[in-house]
Amino acid sequence: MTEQLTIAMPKGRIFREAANLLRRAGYRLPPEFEDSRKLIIEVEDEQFRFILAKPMDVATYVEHGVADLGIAGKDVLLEEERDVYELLDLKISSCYLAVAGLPDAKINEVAPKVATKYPNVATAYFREQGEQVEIITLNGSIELAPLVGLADRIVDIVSTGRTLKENGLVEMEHIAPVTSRLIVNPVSYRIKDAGISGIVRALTEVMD
Ligand SMILES: Nc1ncnc2c1ncn2[C@@H]1O[C@H](COP(=O)(O)OP(=O)(O)OP(=O)(O)O)[C@@H](O)[C@H]1O
Ligand SMILES: O=P(O)(O)OC[C@H]1O[C@H](OP(=O)(O)OP(=O)(O)O)[C@H](O)[C@@H]1O
Repeated sequence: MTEQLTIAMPKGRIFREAANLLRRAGYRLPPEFEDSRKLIIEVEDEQFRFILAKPMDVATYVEHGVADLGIAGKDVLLEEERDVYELLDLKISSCYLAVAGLPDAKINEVAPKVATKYPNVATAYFREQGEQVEIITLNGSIELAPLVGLADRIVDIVSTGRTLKENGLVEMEHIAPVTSRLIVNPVSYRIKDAGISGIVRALTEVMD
């Protein structure tokens, strides 16, 4: 009998897509899986259980080994550089990281202010570009910052482009593509090899 695996799932927008993918891969998740308020969900007759975390925290649970596997956005993995392995690009929750701002923003400001939920990604990006900026870290609604004069530019996720458009902002530079990834704790990867390989195989077979 293989050991039980703990999988950290991101609550919020990725959750439904990830749950659909697992169902298509043949896992019998309970019908109330998506609507529960429980944070630990045991799945009957399966050798695994789920813990539900904020998307930004999934890699933390996996790095510390309290979850063997997790599903995390590439944006989070770029931002946090956790000690985890990326096993699969699940190709869900597809979007990208970009620089945006007001169309008439002056491009020659000295040390322009950049608002973002991704301070490490933004710092590395502007350093690479040889541009000095001041980073202002926010937790959400990043597009608000240039509208009220808190920042000159933003670094944020773009998917459909609707949030930028409805707020009169334009995309200026593309930073990196983002999809959700299956991540694993390095120790679990060695000692729970059979169970983990089974999940990777099942997911690979049904991925688009
Ligand atoms: N507009 C988007 N379209 C597709 N994927 C997105 C989008 N925004 C974010 N993502 C992906 O989904 C992950 C989770 O998004 P987010 O941090 O907004 O969490 P949420 O729980 O859905 O929302 P919130 O915490 O703001 O209520 C991100 O790390 C990113 O990989
Ligand atoms: O290009 P779009 O399809 O409009 O999607 C992009 C928006 O989606 C995310 O925000 P979210 O809905 O998670 O809200 P938040 O800004 O409060 O995190 C992201 O931060 C953008 O604001």
